[in-house]
Amino acid sequence: MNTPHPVKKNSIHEVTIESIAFGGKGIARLNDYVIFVRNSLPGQSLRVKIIKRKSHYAEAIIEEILKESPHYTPPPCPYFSDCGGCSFQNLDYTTQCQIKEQQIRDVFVHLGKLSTTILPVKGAPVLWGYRNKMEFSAGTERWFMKENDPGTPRDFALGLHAPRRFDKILDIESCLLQDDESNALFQEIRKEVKKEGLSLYNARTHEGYLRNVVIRKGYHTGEMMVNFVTRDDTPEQLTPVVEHILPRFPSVTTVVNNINDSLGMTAFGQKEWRLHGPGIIHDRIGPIQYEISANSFFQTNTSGAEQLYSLVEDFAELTGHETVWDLYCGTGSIALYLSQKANEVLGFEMIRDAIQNARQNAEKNHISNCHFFEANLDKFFQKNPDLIQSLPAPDLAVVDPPRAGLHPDFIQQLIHLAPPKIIYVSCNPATQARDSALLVESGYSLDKIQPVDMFPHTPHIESVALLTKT
Ligand SMILES: C[S@@+](CC[C@H](N)C(=O)[O-])C[C@H]1O[C@@H](n2cnc3c(N)ncnc32)[C@H](O)[C@@H]1O
Repeated sequence: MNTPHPVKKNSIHEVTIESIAFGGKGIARLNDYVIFVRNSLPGQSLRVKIIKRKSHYAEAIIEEILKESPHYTPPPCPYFSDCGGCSFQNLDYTTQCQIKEQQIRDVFVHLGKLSTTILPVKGAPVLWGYRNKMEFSAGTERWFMKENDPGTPRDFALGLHAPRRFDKILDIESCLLQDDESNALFQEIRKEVKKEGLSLYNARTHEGYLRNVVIRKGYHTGEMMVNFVTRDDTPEQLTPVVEHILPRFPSVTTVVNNINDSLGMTAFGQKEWRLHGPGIIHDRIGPIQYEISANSFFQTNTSGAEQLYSLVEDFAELTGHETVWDLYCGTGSIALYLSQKANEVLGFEMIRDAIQNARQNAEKNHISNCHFFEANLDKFFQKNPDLIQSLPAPDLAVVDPPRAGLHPDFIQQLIHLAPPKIIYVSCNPATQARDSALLVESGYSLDKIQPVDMFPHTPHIESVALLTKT
């Protein structure tokens, strides 16, 4: 018989990591009792200390590595131990993909009891420097690094938030998730901000001027945007920094200053000044060109998005005669991508600005068979039965909801709408499996799932599920 609670808080144990759980913690076992170990790798033998004990599992931290994982690779980022952003970067890439595939299998097959085909993870086309947007935070409270701490100054930090800390900023010179040119630009801005003595924002006291530096780059066009987010509406303070960077970085085609004096931590402006250029840059996904402004949503990994959308297109098998509904369409990127292969595409999204962007993008690309509706999908179909009745019924519904998944009322409406085919794109396999189970109960078959790695070196995984009406 298994002993309940075979561990005590603060007790030390020797364990071997069997696999990595959904979310990124390593799984070890003492008899059948599960211990989740933070920051561990599969195959590692460890001495661990229990920090939390529950009836069915415990959580532990590493005290000592007794034997390294065969999948270990030295992490290339100097901030790895403090940043927490790319927690898989000390694992070789093949293993990262295998772990993600296993997690999808666990969530759908073992926990969800769904029978389906899970295809091997589609690896990312670009492994480093893949982000087209990085949002850096400024602050007067620098996070002290565990290793290699540079020491001084303590009240200047421009970089990334320390894990789970709204007030502490890890001061960094570069981030390997953006490309070399973006890093060179960031370093130059950093130097100038320091030299000019711009005051930095303090999240506790809500004082200080500079809150964020956001760098965006069109992956295909090379156009760059710098967005300085400040608390005060005094753009002239930025003039010396802007005049310094423009001649050195001709790719910077636009610079804006967003004013944000709210207490919230988002780099979103209530007002915008254009300090240089048109205030927008361009990028492409497949055949579609997008205008990107400082506050508009655009997929942060362009080459990853191309791979994702082309997979949606493959699953869709459109012949040109179909009506497609793109539900949770954001700025309409999937709708526009599919528009040339379908008769008509209808997009639904609750953010008004995103719908406006979608309509503009359709117009700029001379696409006339896409129509966009501002709609909170939780109850939109129930509240607007006449509109729904009047629209051409979907042959295919693409759903791409946020992490929380589909609202239960929306699922019922989708079942009632009964599209012959549903393609469910998700950044959270747990909610995708939950929602798929409901669709399967209501007469859909879950034909296949294709995991797509959009964010290498992080525990995140995107997956695309194909459901057909039986
Ligand atoms: C994962 S994004 C999908 C974006 C888009 N498909 C793309 O690839 O760029 C999810 C979108 O759902 C929208 N959303 C969230 N809740 C919603 C709701 N209740 N009704 C309609 N749209 C919603 C968000 O604003 C966001 O644009």
